Amino acid sequence: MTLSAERVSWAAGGTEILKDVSLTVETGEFLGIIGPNGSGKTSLMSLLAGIRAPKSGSVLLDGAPIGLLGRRAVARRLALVEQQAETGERITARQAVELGRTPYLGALSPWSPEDDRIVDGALEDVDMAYLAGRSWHTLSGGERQRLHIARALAQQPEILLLDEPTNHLDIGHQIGLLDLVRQQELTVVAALHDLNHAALFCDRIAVLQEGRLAGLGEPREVLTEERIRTVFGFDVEIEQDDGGICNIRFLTRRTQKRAPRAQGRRTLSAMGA
Ligand SMILES: Nc1ncnc2c1ncn2[C@@H]1O[C@H](COP(=O)(O)OP(=O)(O)OP(=O)(O)O)[C@@H](O)[C@H]1O
Repeated sequence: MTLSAERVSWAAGGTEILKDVSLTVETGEFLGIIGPNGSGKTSLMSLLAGIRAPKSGSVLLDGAPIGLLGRRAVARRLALVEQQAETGERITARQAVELGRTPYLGALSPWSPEDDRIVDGALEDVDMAYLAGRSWHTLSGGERQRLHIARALAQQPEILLLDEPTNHLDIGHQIGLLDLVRQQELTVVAALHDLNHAALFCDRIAVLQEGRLAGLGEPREVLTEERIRTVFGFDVEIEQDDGGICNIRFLTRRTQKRAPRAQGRRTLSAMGA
């Protein structure tokens, strides 16, 4: 199943937010979307999920314009976990995950033991089975975030769209969650802030800068010192390990004291910080 954006633009409040963005998500790949705050990552995710319509261009799910497919048909193929997703407060953790089964339920297909099995599995996957009976409003931000992922897994999509999926999680759960998602036989698009996570987990990375695509390719092609300086305004050193995985080291006043080769580059102090 392929998902593609073809020359999409999107505007809000009289400003063009996304400009002529084209990309195709290949079946089974993990595509990362990176870019500074306000560069358009969330906007692009919502267009790819079909919850916003482009001003021009088109988003195609298996070749068909996503806006012409019914919500239920889209939800069986594609799940979105939004950055600030909320769920009604008077439900338990398990009930929040059960919502993922909604696209499959109907008068002729009521809740079944198979739905229970899928929900139990999703709770186990995100390490939340032990809190299944807890009220939603008593859960921490990280626990809620893991449940949102579980809800999306329970939806059994072929494509998973994750908008900053790790932003509330401790480091163990950040790596655990990206590892878990990577292990699923799913096509994944994830907006990520941590460039080292992008380097470690993504097959390809798309870089957004002021609403335009400023790079698309494998991590080692895209994550260059020059591009990170241009897009994020920050100096880094990049080393590749034996497996070709980039390790990005941020150059701050503190690291510069320890690394003479970085002297003379633009630093936090030169940026006015
Ligand atoms: N409905 C809207 N009306 C006006 N401006 C909007 C609207 N939605 C988004 N924007 C603006 O579009 C730009 C891109 O927003 P978007 O949320 O897509 O960026 P982002 O890359 O996800 O940012 P962040 O890393 O901060 O989450 C921002 O400047 C934002 O203020």
